[in-house]
Amino acid sequence: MLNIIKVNNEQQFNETGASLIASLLQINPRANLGLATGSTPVGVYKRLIELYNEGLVSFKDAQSYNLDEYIGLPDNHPESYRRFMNEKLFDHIDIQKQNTHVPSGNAENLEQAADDYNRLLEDAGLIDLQLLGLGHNGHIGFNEPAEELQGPTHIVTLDEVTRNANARFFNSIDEVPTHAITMGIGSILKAKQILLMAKGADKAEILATALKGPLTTKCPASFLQTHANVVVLVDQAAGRLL
Ligand SMILES: O=P(O)(O)OC[C@H]1O[C@](O)(CO)[C@@H](O)[C@@H]1O
Repeated sequence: MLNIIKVNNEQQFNETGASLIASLLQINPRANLGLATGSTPVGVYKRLIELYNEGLVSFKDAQSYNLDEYIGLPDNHPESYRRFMNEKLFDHIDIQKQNTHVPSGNAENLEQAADDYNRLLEDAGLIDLQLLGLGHNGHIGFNEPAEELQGPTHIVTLDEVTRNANARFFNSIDEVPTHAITMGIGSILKAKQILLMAKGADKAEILATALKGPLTTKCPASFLQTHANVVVLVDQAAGRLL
């Protein structure tokens, strides 16, 4: 079931996303959080840090599991998702660093790293709340449109649409990694609740395709329609066609 929340401005967007996460932690301080990168959740993380500083939320007993990571970027590379998470959230709250998990994108044996991440997820039990951004091609995590989708964590070749969209964060397109490691669609859909976030007019069409179109591997986000509890947080521009 999809519950659509359409907000009027950036502040409401961030407040709504942060409140959902904070109220989960207030009820279940040991929650398993599934976290996402990309520009969309940055303001939500900022607001969460404020709530933490105001003493309204604590992460000290929580666990976090990130969706994905580029292959071949060292952990301290400015664009690695491990560094992104440290800088945008983890360094500013009381989460225990050993409880923060990001797939390893520079392991010697990447297949093994994917299997290890799967085992970690299985041992963790279910993710209580999985945050998701939405790629312009309908990707969630780095599950790109394809003939077939994979259930568990795996290695993917990035779509040119994705590399071009993310080139803005690198000096040139040549520096954008060609591969990534990502939680699969199966792992994502196992979460108890999913928070899909999208902002801006450029996400309107793909969002409507994902949520109202047919289920298809050509739009991985379309499988969210099969989940029992998805909150879709959008601004007016992204939600225009819903
Ligand atoms: O939030 P943004 O920057 O629009 O990105 C959307 C999606 O694309 C990615 O940045 C990867 O291309 C994901 O991490 C994110 O979910």
